[in-house]
Amino acid sequence: MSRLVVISNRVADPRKPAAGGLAVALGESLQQSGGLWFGWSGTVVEGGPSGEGELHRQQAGKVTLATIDLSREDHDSYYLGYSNDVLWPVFHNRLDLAHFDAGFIGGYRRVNQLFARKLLPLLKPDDVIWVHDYHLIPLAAELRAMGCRQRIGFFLHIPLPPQIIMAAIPQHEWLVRSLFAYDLIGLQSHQDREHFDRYVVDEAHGTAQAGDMYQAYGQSVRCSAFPIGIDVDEFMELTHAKEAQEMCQTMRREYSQRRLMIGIDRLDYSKGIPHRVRAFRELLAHYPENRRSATLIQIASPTRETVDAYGDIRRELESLCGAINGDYGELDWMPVRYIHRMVARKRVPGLCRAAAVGLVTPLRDGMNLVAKEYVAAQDPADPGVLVLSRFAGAAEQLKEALLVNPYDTHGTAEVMQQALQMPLEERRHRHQKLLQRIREHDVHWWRSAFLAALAETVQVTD
Ligand SMILES: O=P(O)(O)OC[C@H]1O[C@H](O[C@H]2O[C@H](CO)[C@@H](O)[C@H](O)[C@H]2O)[C@H](O)[C@@H](O)[C@@H]1O
Ligand SMILES: O=c1ccn([C@@H]2O[C@H](COP(=O)(O)OP(=O)(O)O)[C@@H](O)[C@H]2O)c(=O)[nH]1
Repeated sequence: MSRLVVISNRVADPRKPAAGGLAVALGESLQQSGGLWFGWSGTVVEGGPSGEGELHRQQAGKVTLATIDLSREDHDSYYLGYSNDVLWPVFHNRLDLAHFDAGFIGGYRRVNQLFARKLLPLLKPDDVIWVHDYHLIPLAAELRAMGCRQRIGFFLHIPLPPQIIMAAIPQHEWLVRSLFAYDLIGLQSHQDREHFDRYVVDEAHGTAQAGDMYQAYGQSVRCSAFPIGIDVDEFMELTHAKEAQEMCQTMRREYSQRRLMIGIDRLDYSKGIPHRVRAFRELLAHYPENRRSATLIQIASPTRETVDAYGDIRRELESLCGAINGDYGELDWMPVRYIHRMVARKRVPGLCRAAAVGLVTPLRDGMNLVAKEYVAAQDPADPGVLVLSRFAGAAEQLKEALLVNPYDTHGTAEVMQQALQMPLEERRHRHQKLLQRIREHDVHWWRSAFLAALAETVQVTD
């Protein structure tokens, strides 16, 4: 059987908890089959060029982790710069936050070449290579230029923007041309695939053919949607583990007179946290019966803090939460509990189960695994209600959630009220359907559907 080689910027020991959907999902996928997981070590080496140094290798159960360090210069231009200050904002429709600094692209290309150079000697002829996310779009082109002939698939975890937005990136043509070096491109949603379709046909003057095949730049590639899922059984086991049950009981005891609403996100501007908090304030203003009762717990785990936009959102959120607590708080009740720390993964299920309402309201999101985790954590006999942004990839599947437009503060507040008031029978009915959907397209389905499609592609020949 072929060995699976996974490459991503972020690598994590699959046996340990990780914040960030990619690390969680890849850890769960690789633990099944074993294989090699290659990427950045997370270490930044100060001064001088790096990466040419030793490769770090570590065995984590059936998975071999192989990682490399990055120099400060490469880290700043490749990770903070081009990946998170150009591609991330543009792909999330935030042209206003993108910084098209001409110095970033050099670092992005250099690190992709470094990844290719370091990976190549580790590869075996019949390996199946699976590259992940926007940090590594040109990796297959670099590997092919070095003679790599193995099958290579690519999965984009973030949304693919409409053609007109994509075209705002000065190197957009080079990026899309690089994608054609893969054998298979996987996207999170059908809407993302439609955006790819429009770009190829209208911008690259290529053609769309049967079987999700595309031709452009003298090459062809298959591009399909493979919505990522969670390991439902594993998450349910976590939910019934001692830590989660204790957490759930503690929360229920402490908030026995209250209705809990929960948000769990990285503190990323794409997650729409300030919009959510403003909608919560509107809920308290328009429906006074929720005062002294509805309580929003917002976990916002630190992320990419040296990128300016992330510092700005932290300040905005702190002042917003302070103002609501000042305006509405009582000696024995604070409306918002804002926690700027990562919550250990084993505590996530208990928090979700204790909450009457799960608030997943990103302005734009590739998928959003928290939405699926909230559903999996519920007690089917008395489940909570999921309020979900129509701009999350998850909304294409989770149709029985209460869908909201997070930019519409008043509308979101109305839906929050609907969620708090929903009768038991309707909650049960919606939850049952949602559970069915997350089971049907779980992380195992995602992994095997993508790899089966990759295996069907015609292999590159000399
Ligand atoms: O690695 P970081 O810079 O710390 O960021 C964490 C991850 O964020 C993004 O996650 C995405 O992948 C999830 C799983 O497919 C998806 O549900 C979510 O909507 C995406 O935002 C990013 O794409 C990853 O590369 C990062 O590791
Ligand atoms: O404090 C935190 C915040 C998030 N997560 C986990 O990190 C993942 C976030 O994935 P998602 O797809 O929702 O968003 P991303 O952060 O990847 O954009 C989920 O499994 C969360 O349970 C966590 O364990 N602790």
